[in-house]
Amino acid sequence: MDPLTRLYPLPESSCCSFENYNLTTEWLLNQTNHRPKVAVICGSGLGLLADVATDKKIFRYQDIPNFPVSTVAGHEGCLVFGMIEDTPCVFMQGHFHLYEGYSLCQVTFPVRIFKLMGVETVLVTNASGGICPDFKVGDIMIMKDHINLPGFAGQHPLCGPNDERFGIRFPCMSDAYSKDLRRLTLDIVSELGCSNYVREGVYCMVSGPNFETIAEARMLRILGCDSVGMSTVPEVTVAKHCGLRVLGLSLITNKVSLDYSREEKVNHEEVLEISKMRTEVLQKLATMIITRCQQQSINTH
Ligand SMILES: O=P(O)(O)O[C@@H]1C[C@H](O)[C@@H](CO)O1
Ligand code: HPA
Repeated sequence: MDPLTRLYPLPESSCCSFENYNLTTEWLLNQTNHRPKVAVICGSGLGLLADVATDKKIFRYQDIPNFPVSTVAGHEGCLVFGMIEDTPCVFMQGHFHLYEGYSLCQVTFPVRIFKLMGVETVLVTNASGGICPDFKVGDIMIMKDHINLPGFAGQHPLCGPNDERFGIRFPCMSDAYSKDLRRLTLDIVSELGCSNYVREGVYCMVSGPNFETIAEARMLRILGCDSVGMSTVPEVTVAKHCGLRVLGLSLITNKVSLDYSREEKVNHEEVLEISKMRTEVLQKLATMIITRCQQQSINTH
């Protein structure tokens, strides 16, 4: 038994051992010749980002040892290996959430698998509600920073024994989102002529599954949040901890109500509808980012 496990006997569902990560990594490496350099985590309704990849090899989450399964509509539950031009990639069609009942170790499990497989860059995507009054439905927000609200209450993926093989005990999080990748994205956005609906902003994670009350939304606005969602922050935290470069794109699928007189009520179907509407542009954006970020990474090594 590894000494950490002996020191800290953990309930089965709350933490994953290095052996679990290794087993899943080895299993995947034995099943495919793909050796991804970029991982794309697709949020609600955004699984179609994988459609543009070529030479695909697809695994259902339920068939991968130790992998959680998706339980939410708009999360297909497939791991897709494939090429974006010359770059080997892996796409998660659907990710995991606290509100599904998963521990944060389970939610972030795939990120460490990607690290062990040799991935260098992670592109995370999600759907979120716009809090910044300037944001419109259909805007794409480049994540500049985040607020880990569940983390404030101890729901943090790095709580528990730290495994130095992944990263240090007290990682810096002030630069979680790569400045180079954000700059690259802004350049591509201006080339594509879509600057009018791309913004930068701060994403706040709440646990969900209910959408915010008006008082909660007002509080988040005072705290400096530009959008609110129910995912991504755990994956980003774990990715940064183990030295991966991170870029986050959040699609604003609805405006969060800050006003008691507002009649519109948000629902998940609307979230999926807006995601579908923006699929094409997000596919184009992701393809260009992936191709060029690999060049950027080759040039800087
Ligand atoms: O992209 P994610 O999974 O963060 O999607 C948001 C949060 C909830 O899962 C769902 C609510 O409609 O959309
Ligand atoms: N709140 C929280 N999560 C979300 C929202 C929202 O308004 N929209 C999409 N995901």
